[in-house]
Amino acid sequence: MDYDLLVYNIGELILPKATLTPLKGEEMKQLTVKNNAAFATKGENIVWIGTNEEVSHLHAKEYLDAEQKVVSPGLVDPHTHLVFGGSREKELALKQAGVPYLEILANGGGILSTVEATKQATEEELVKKASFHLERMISYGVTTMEAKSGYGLDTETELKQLRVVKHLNRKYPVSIVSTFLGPHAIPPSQKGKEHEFLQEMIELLDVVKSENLAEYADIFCETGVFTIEQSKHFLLKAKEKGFGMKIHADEIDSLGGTELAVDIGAISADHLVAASDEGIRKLAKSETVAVLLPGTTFYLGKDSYARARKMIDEGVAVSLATDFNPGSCVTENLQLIMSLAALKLKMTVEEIWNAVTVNGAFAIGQGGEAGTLEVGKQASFVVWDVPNYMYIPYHFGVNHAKTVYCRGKKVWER
Ligand SMILES: O=C(O)CC1=NCN=C1
Ligand SMILES: [Zn+2]
Repeated sequence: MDYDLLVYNIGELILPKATLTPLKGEEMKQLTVKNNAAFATKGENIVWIGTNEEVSHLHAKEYLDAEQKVVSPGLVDPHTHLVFGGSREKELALKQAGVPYLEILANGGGILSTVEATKQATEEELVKKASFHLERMISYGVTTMEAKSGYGLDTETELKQLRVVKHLNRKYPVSIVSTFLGPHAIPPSQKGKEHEFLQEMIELLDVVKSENLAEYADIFCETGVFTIEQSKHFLLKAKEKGFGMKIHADEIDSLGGTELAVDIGAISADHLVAASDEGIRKLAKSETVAVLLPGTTFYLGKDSYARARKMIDEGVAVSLATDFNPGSCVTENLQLIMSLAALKLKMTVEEIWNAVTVNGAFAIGQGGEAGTLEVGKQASFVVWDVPNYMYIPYHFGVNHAKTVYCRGKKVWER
């Protein structure tokens, strides 16, 4: 057979387990690392995986010498707020002065200031800005991700954001899973009328569905934002309308969003810094993926991180994401999150690789599609300029990617 691309002379090929369900607990420690490997692609897919010794008799249109470097599946970032207007650097001084995140929000800043900037921006301006951040994510090795709305809090602007995600999906070969996060905050004009606002967001789900603008619905379940009861009501309505469910849960206060996520069958529960022992126990018995966001904890200057070690040791499926957004975690660098996962969450390197590939894919309904390198699956991979698979979490804050391919096509090269 004539291949399209033959990648050879791979020092270490990282092969997360081919699985139909997220890796949970002890399974997260399993990671196959194949030395002196090679693989071949045809069209968008991988068609052969073998050893370097086997390549001499193989023919391809294009050859890529990995120069004994590390190759992994394309990374998966399952939690981003990619589409937004403006920026919030002016709030840095407030953060430095110790003003809590929720207080900035309560005073009309935070999410609400991004809402104003997003309302002012045209769809074209949002596409341009999101493209800039998306191209940076791709340069860091991300080939599958999620992007939320949530900076409109009104019909017109929420739809504008989701249409931007749809545009980006057409413009770039990477896969962007879209999430409607209409109930991200309460508009000042609706203070005291949360129920009416939530009803408006529930009705907006019908338009989102009719335009096929999002696969998931999400809500910020937090003190001063939406309660457990409101979150359950919104998410079950979304489920009725055919959306998958996600929830910003137990980010700052322990309201029990983790338990709610499991009870209603959400595909993921995100943040979980303040998840209770009961919430962790429930997660371990469920298929709900814990999406941990250590970059946000770092950026908010918090001391206590999500209890990843306890979660994994009790059997939870854990993934990692940037939570890229203009206020609580302003970085597109998933590799930095890998370092924080090692240093602050005490996750092993093998667990971290599984968390940013196969488990990240399951957190956004892409399990079995993305996050692994298998014959018959998409040829989305990264060549890393590092000596071994342990190196990325060890050397933080930089970009280790050398070449990024998405579905058999080169999308970025240093
Ligand atoms: O602050 C933001 O813009 C993003 C965020 N939503 C919930 N937590 C953080
Ligand atoms: Zn978020």
